[in-house]
Formats: sequence, C-alpha cells, structure tokens
Amino acid sequence: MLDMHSIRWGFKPLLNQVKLPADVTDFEGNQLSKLNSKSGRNHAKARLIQFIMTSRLATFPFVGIKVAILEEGAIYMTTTKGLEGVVATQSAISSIIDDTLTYVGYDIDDLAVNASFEEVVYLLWHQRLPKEDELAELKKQLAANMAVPKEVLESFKTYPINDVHPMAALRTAVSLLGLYDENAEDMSEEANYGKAIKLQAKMATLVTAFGRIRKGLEPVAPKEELGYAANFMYMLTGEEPKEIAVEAFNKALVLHADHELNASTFTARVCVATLSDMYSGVTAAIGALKGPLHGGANEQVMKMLMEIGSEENVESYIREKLDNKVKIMGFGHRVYRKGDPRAKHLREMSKRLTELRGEEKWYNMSTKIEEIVTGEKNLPPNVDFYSASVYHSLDIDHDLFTPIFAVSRVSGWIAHILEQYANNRLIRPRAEYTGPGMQKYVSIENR
Ligand SMILES: CC(=O)SCCNC(=O)CCNC(=O)[C@H](O)C(C)(C)COP(=O)(O)OP(=O)(O)OC[C@H]1O[C@@H](n2cnc3c(N)ncnc32)[C@H](O)[C@@H]1OP(=O)(O)O
Ligand SMILES: O=C([O-])CC(=O)C(=O)O
Repeated sequence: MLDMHSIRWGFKPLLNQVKLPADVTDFEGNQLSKLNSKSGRNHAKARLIQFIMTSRLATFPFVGIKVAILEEGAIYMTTTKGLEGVVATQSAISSIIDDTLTYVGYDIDDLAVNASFEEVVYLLWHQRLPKEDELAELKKQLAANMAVPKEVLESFKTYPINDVHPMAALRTAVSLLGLYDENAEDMSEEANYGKAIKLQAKMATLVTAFGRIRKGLEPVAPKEELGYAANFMYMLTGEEPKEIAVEAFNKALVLHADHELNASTFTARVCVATLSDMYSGVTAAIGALKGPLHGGANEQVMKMLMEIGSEENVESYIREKLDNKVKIMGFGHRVYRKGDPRAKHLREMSKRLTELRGEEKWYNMSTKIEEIVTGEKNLPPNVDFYSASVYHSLDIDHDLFTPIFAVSRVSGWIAHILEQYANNRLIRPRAEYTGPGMQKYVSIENR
C-alpha cells in the first residue's frame, strides 16, 4: 500500500539517497531542500515519491515543481501556470526531445521529405510503417469511407453559413456525424478502429463540402484512385490538383499530424479517459484546436500578412506590435526553444509556391517578419507561420486553414485516443484552492 507511513519507513534508505532539487519550492519560493529538519525534508521527499508512484509516472522530471505546505506535514503538489513542464502521461506516439520531433521514432525531417500522409496515419495508429498491401488497404478504406450521411451535408444549409466560422461548423458536424454512426457507442477495438477510419476519411469531406456549400456550390465526390491529399484538393476545387500542389499539401498534412501532448490532443485524452466515445473526443479536440493560441494561429498569420500588405510596411507594423506587447501570431512555442523543426519545411514550400505564382511578396514579408521577431524577441516561427502563405498560395480560403490542420491532426488525436483506451485511467488533477476560508450560510434576507 502506498501510504505515507510505508513510504517514509519502507523506503527510508531510498529517501537518504534522493536529493530534493533546488527548484522544488513552496509557494513563497522557499527551497524545500533547505528545510531545517531532516524529518521535514524526508517528508517532502516521501510526498514526491508518493505523487510519482500514484501518478504512475515512471520518469517524472523533478523540475519546476511547486509544492504547498498547507498544514503541518501535508505537502500538496502544484505546478507552474498552464501546466508548463508537467509530464502528464506516457505515450509511444510522438516525442519532442531537444527540439527534435519524431513520430514513433522517425524524425519529422525524414517523414516530411519521404512519407505520404497515409503512411503517417498508419504509423501513428499502428506504431510501425505499413507494408505495401497494408498501405493499399488503408488507402482503399479511406477512399471508401469519405462519403458523409446526406443529413450531415444538408445540415450545413441550415447554419447561418456565411457568419459561422468553419471550425465551429466542423465541430458541430463531427458531433452530428456520431449520431449517424450505429457503432458510435460500441467500445470494442474493432468498432473503434472502424470509427478511426470513418473520422479520418469524412473530416476531409466535411471541410471541403462546407467550403463549397457556403459559396452556393455542390459538394464534389472523392475519386477512389486519388490519394488523401489529392482528394482533399479535388473535393475542394472540383479540379484535379497539379503535382506541386499535391506535394505541398501532403507535406503540410504530414507535418501537422501529431505533436505529443499539445492542447487539443490533451483535450481528446481527457475526454475519452472518462470512457466517452471517439466522436466526443474528436469534437472536444476540435474545440481546443480552434483557438488562436493553438491551431487558430495559422489563419491569424494570414490576416496579419494581409493587414501589412507590402514589404515596406513590415518593419513599422511588427515593431509597433512588439512595443505594445502584442503577440505576433505564428511565433513562440511552449516546448521548442531553438525552433520548431516543421517550420523550415513550410518555409521552403512557401518560397517555391509563391515564386511559382509570381507572388513572392508573401514569402518575402514572412522572412522579414521572422528576422525582426527572432532578432528582437528570440522567438522562432512555429508550424503555423509559413503554413499560412503555403495554403494561401494553394488558393485555399483563409478561414479553412485551421480546419485543414484538424483534417491532419485528427490522425494524431485518434492515435492518442486509442492509446488512452488501451491503458486507461481517469484524468483528474487537483486545483489549489484560492477562495475564501470556511463561511457560514446566511439566509437571503440577512445578506
Ligand atoms: C500549432 C500550435 O499550436 S503552435 C502555437 C501557435 N500559436 C501562436 O502562434 C500564437 C502566438 N504564440 C503564443 O501565444 C505563445 O508563444 C504560445 C501560446 C505558442 C506559447 O505560450 P507560452 O509558453 O504560454 O508563452 P507565454 O505566452 O507565457 O509567453 C512567454 C513570453 O514570451 C512572449 N511571447 C510569446 N509568444 C510571443 C509572440 N508570438 N509574440 C510576441 N511575444 C511572445 C510573451 O509575451 C511572454 O512575454 P513576457 O514574459 O514578457 O510576458
Ligand atoms: O505542441 C503544441 O503545443 C502546439 C503545436 O505545435 C502543435 O500542436 O502542433
């Protein structure tokens, strides 16, 4: 039993070996390693060990942990604002170590250049690359499941379609999709894999159909012989895309597919850890991705580029924002310090596509912004920065940029949802109470 008594006495020799790191502090910033009494220090260590063991965190990094000593001997863990630095789960899907991103151990630089999006989907869901027949089967299943129930498409026409953001429409449509899946509540492995295929396939149709219906155009049915990236562009425009467009779009899908425990993936895991269904998990994740501090930033980057308008205006626009402490969208990251490894691939794609269209100004403005923000604030661009000029160059409506992020990231959400189901425990942290002390109820006439 993992009670404090057994940890303190049973692990006594261990306690002598454990060092309380300097950054384990109480709320006043006092280092617990400097607690006067040995018994106090041992108690702090025991609480740390108990916390680690009951959290099943094998490798909890003893950094940035704050603890509150709320009553004599009782130490409560808390963390930095926004859970920065907290390791909240274990996962074998993707990792960010020393600013290197890998999917199942494959460097993103390798995958961005070599992999198709479908291969990446398979990799994330099965933790290995597919063989030829397995890839062919996945492609077949995706193409066969792209059609969405007509009730869902018809429902778009009932939205205030010109006023709603496509991310809000997608959030509702995915939820609605669940109502038309007879296996939505079936939690068997087989049914969950079926839902994974359906969600991955139908998200592309939902986004492209919404993009067309709001312009008064009919949705375009997918072509079985096209891959996922090409089919998306075909369903959006009604024309088979050029090779360079497919290459760019496939690369963008690969780069956005998964990213460890980002906000939307965490949201999906929290949701399904209650043993809720996959449609609920993905709907919740879409809500989290929508915000401009996360996936919504790519649309905001394009808005900024349009506002700036030309290269000459970059310097004054950006400096004015920085002087007023306004965040520049597409820069900064919670985890990367030296830079987001995905950005260089999108930068290169942005250069090629803008040149091809004779619209180099978007790329030139972007590099100038990067120079200033990196120079002034030491903040490198993230995945959202150059994806904006890439999607713009592919003639995609700006408010579809974030839904496209979702079309790719649903592959990662699903991988994490399946991983959560496979080794589930309810995710339920604690809050440090900061409200008033005990109060007595006062009847309404006496308040
Ligand atoms: C796919 C993705 O989700 S990638 C991220 C997409 N989001 C964006 O691009 C939005 C812009 N960037 C940001 O808001 C942040 O950098 C985040 C949300 C990505 C990371 O946030 P956090 O780790 O919480 O950093 P936080 O917001 O606390 O910023 C730390 C400091 O850097 C500054 N900073 C961070 N990002 C930026 C930025 N883009 N522009 C200007 N200053 C910034 C903050 O103002 C803050 O400064 P201060 O300490 O002087 O107050
Ligand atoms: O990891 C994050 O916090 C955000 C991000 O870059 C992503 O989700 O791709």
